[in-house]
Amino acid sequence: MERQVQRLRQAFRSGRSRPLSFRLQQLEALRRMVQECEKDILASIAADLSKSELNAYSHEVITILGEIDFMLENLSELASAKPVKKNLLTMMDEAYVQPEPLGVVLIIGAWNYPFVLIMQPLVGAIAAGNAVIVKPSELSENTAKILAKLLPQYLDQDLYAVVNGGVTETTELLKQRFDHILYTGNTAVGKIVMEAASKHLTPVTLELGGKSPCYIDRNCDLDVACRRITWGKYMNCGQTCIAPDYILCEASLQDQIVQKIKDTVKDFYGENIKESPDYERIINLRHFKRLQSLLEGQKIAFGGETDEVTRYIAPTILTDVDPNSKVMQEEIFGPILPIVSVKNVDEAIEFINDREKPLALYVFSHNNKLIKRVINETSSGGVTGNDVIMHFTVNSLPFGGVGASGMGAYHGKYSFDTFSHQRPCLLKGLTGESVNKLRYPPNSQSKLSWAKFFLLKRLSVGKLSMLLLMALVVVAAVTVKAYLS
Ligand SMILES: NC(=O)c1ccc[n+]([C@@H]2O[C@H](COP(=O)([O-])OP(=O)(O)OC[C@H]3O[C@@H](n4cnc5c(N)ncnc54)[C@H](O)[C@@H]3O)[C@@H](O)[C@H]2O)c1
Ligand SMILES: CCCCCCCC=O
Repeated sequence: MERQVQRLRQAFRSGRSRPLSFRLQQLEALRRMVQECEKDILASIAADLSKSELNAYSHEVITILGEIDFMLENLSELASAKPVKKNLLTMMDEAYVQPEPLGVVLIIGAWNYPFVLIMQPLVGAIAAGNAVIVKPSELSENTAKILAKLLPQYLDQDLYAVVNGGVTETTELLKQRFDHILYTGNTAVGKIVMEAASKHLTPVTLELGGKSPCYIDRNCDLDVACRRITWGKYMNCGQTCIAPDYILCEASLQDQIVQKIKDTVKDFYGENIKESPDYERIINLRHFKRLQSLLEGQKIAFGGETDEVTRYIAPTILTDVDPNSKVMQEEIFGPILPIVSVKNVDEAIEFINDREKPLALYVFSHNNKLIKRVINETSSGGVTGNDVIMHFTVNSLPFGGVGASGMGAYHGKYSFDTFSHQRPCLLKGLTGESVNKLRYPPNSQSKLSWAKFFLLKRLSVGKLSMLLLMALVVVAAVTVKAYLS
C-alpha cells in the first residue's frame, strides 16, 4: 500500500494532473468508459443489488454522466483565480483566491449505490487536479471488480488507482498519509476513518447516515405525498442513505396514509411484488436478519413478509410505533416504514430536535410557511419540501450531513471545492514604502490611527468611487509622508 501511495504521490508531484487540458481529457476518458462499458457496468450493479438494468441506469449511471458533463462545462470557471475585494493598503496590488489540488486523495465507498458513491467523488477529485485512490465496498463485489478492471483502462494509471478489499485492506490503506479522505458509510466506521486521518492531520469528508424523518401535515394532498414517499422509501429496497426513515403525523392521518401507500405499492410493483423487476433485495444475510429483528413486537399494518433464501423483505408499514422501540433507535436502511404519531407540528419539531441531526428531512404540506418553519427550527444535512430524495439530484446543491450524519459536502461545484485548497494570493510591487512605514516599528498612536483608516475601509465599489478612493489614497500617502519626515 505504502509503495502504491508513494507512486501516486510521485506522479502528482510531477505536476501532470494539474493542467486543465489533462483534467478535461481524463474526465472525457471517464465518460467514454461509462458509455462504452455501459452493459458491463449495469450488469455488475444489477448483480450486486438484484436490480434491473433500467433501474441501475436511472439510479446510478445518469447521475455520473450528468456530473461529468457539469465538470467538463464548468471546469475552467471553477479552476480559475477569483479576484477578491481589497482594502486601501492593498488596492494597488493583486489579490485573488487560486484553487489548487490537495495532492493524493482517498475515496472510500459504500455498497448501496456502489457506482455513484465511488464515481461521483472521483469526478470531483480529478477535476480539482488530484491523484486518487478509490476503495469500493467489498459488499458490492461485482461493481468493485468492474471498477478495478475498467478505471485503469481509461485513466492515467500512475495518478489514479483502485484498491479492493475489506476491513484489512482499508485499515492498511488508512495508515498511509493522504491529503484528503472522503468516506461514505456508517457512523461507526466514520469514527475509525476520522481517527486514522487525525494521525496525519488529514482533512475528511464523512458522508454518513441517520434516521431521516418525514413529517406529513394535515393540510396536504395525501395522495401525492404518499406516492412520492412510496417511491423514495422502497427504491433500492429502502437501502438509500436519504430514504425517509419514518413518518411523523397526527394519529388521525395514520390509516389513510397506510391505505394510500398500500395502493401505490400495488401500482408500482403489481400484485406480486416478488416478480417486479423494480423491487430489489437486501444486500446480504446480516442486513436481512438485522431488518427482520426490527419487525419483532411491532404492529405490521402492511407487508412484513420475508424470505431468507432470496433476502426478500416486502414493502412494510408499522403503525402506532413506540419512539423507544428498536426500530426507532437505529437507521432502518431497508423497506420498513414506521409511523409515529405526534399531536402537531410543534411536537414533530421537538421530536426531530431530540434526536441526532439527520442526513435528510422531509416535510409535506400545502402550507409553505409551515414548511419554512420546520426548516428554520430544525437541522439536517439536506431538506426536500413536498418530495423525498430529490435534493440529491440537484448538483448545484451541496450534498452532505451535519452532526452525526456527517461533515463536509460534495456534488458539482462543491465536489471541486472539497478536493481543492482555496489558496489566498496577494501580489505586491516593490514600491510604496512611504505608506508601509505605518506598519514598521517603532509604533505610535498616530500610525495606529492611519492604519485604522487604511485597513478598516473596504473597497467594494464601481469605477467612480474607485477613482475617488485612489485620489484619497494619494492624498493620504502624501500627508503621511510629510508627517513622518
Ligand atoms: N451520506 C451519504 O452519501 C451516504 C451514502 C450511502 C450510504 N450512506 C450510509 O452508509 C451506511 C451504509 O453503508 P455501510 O457502512 O453499511 O457500507 P459498507 O459496509 O460498504 O462500508 C463502507 C466502507 O467502509 C469500509 N469499512 C468497513 N469497515 C471498516 C473498518 N472497520 N475500517 C475501515 N474501513 C471499513 C468498507 O470496506 C466500505 O468501503 C448507512 O448508514 C448509509 O446511510 C451514506
Ligand atoms: C436517483 C437517486 C439516487 C440516490 C442516491 C442516494 C445515495 C445514498 O444512498
